[in-house]
Amino acid sequence: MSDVRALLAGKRLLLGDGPYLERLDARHSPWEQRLRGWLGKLPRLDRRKVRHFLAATAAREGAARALDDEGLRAALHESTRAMRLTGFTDPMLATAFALIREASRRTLGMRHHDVQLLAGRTLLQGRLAEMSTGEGKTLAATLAACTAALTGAAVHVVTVNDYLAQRDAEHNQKLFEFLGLDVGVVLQDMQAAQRRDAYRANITYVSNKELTFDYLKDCIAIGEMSLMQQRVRALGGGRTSEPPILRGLHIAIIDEADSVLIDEASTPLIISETLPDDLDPQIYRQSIDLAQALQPGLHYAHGAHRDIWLTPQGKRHVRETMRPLGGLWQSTLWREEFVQKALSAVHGFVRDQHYILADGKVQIVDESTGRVMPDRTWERGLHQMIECKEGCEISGQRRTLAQITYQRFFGRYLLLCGMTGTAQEVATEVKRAYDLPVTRIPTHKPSRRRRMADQVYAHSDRRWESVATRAATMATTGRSVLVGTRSVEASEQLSRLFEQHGVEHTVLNARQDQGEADTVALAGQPGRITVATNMAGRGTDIKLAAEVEALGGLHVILTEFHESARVDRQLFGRCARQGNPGTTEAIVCLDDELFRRFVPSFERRIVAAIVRGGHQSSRWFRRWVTHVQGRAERHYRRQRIDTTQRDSQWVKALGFVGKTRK
Ligand SMILES: Nc1ncnc2c1ncn2[C@@H]1O[C@H](COP(=O)(O)OP(=O)(O)OP(=O)(O)O)[C@@H](O)[C@H]1O
Repeated sequence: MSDVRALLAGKRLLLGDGPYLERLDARHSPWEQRLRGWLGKLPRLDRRKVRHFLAATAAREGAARALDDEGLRAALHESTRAMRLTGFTDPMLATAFALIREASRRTLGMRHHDVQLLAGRTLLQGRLAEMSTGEGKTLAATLAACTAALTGAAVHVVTVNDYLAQRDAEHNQKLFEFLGLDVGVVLQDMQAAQRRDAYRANITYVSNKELTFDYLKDCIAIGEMSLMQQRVRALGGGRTSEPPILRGLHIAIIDEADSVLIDEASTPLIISETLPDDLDPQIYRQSIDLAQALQPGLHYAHGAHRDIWLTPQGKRHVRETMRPLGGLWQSTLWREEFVQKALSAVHGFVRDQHYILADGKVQIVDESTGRVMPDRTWERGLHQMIECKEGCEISGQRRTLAQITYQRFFGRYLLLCGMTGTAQEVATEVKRAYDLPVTRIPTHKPSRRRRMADQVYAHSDRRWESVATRAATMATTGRSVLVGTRSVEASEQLSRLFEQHGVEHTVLNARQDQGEADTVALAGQPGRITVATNMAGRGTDIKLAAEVEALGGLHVILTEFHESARVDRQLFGRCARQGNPGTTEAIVCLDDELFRRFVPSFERRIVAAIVRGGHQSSRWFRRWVTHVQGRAERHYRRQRIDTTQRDSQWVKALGFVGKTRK
């Protein structure tokens, strides 16, 4: 116990200059110099606080080392118990973090870097920590998760997919167990009882979609209880029905926060039930047949953003062709709605890009994560139209039971915080929508990532040839190569090209996702080529073989720019992590979706004239791409504002008809 007091007495150091501060002033190491530069950008008060916080943590580490395992646990429990009264103050956090750092060293063999301490502190201040890719957010999150869980809060560590949820929970499990904390993981195919168990744990790893749907399911279940049952439950009496799946929304630590809070926030999450489809299936067939026969420009036009509309001539043609069929075809409203949906299904949604066919069903592929979303469907008949186009069995129409936006859902946590490698472009929006200020954390070591000149081609075929040659050349030097593609189709097209050239490689996409962990584990081996969709674009940690590191590390090839430069940076961030070497390059083509959708044709023609067949890009091209990506980001920002407005109207409308908010 006296050791515990000694630890807590370390507070004294906050007032004076500890040995760490002296070292800081002496400008010993490059990290300390960088920290100075970073501190220089903070307001004077924050600067002093951060220095004192790091100094205090360092000062308490010696005492933590001297404790045996039991003593370490006792000290941590004592300090977190005190936090229930004081909150997450710096002196308390310094003590807790010193102890968790030591526990991590003993159990995981990893001692939190100072930058990770700063990230942990930032999280518990209810902010978003921007830590560069590969800086160790998984480990940094343990500081905040353990501290908060030991104060009794239910901690949800939210990641973008099941693979990362499971991987991160396993990565940190020994540390949690050592500290007496249990950890749960929620995965897509789990039943309600298993989910309930996972949420009952002190710390739960879960993907954003699973978490939000579980919350909606609870809302529906509670909404369906009678008033009497709700009162009995509120009084803690009798078991009237199954308990809720979640045990509360206390603290959410969101990993890849820009993806969850921004990219995925453009569509609300909806729980729906399938209704028997009373629409004659013939109508889908007739609509698709007609849509395939209509002529672009004459009968319909499409805008840059998958929006398709009938021209006046098209409407006339549809009326003349379909009206004689009778039934719903006689109504102008229905007629145009069917044909418009069918046009979207035929021309706006592409197989192996927006969806895949699996088990005879249309399964949506989430473009930002590259993963299949098996239970999701498009709304208002579009899904059925696509099923009809693909010759699949037509599923029933769906009726919305509950819906929520991420803006509304995450706003309900008592403490919301997050981490990502790419937040700067969306900092204002994250602050406005979630009240989350962004704090940039410096890197532990200087980055050794080198970007090579971009290559741009006028035609797609030449781009793929160039990508294949480049990847093969790099692999023959003994380095490992990661090629990022935007769609399943593109990854398979490149794979066929490699096969033609007899180049060994591995593919990771929504169709070939078995053994994801093994593919990732081998991706850093000498001469290895991995072709992956965005499944490997975020969060994936490729461990390098020593030979590969010596030869220059992983080489990442981006084959198509994304609408958001953040997503490109995430892919590039798969290499040169934790101070390792690594190179990146972009080999793209002017036919790519970003350019097709966000560059007017006259502008594209000018760029094509400069690029001619192929072009080793110079600075103007990168600036131009940044400009186009800015346009795309603005477009999606407007879409998100729209979603939020529609959602608040929906909530108001529910109030009007007398329903409670879900
Ligand atoms: N303190 C540490 N000491 C040693 N290794 C560490 C430390 N922190 C993290 N690492 C290692 O660094 C690598 C990258 O960590 P991690 O995947 O958590 O990075 P990240 O910041 O989440 O990256 P991304 O932005 O790509 O998700 C991992 O292999 C991890 O084990």
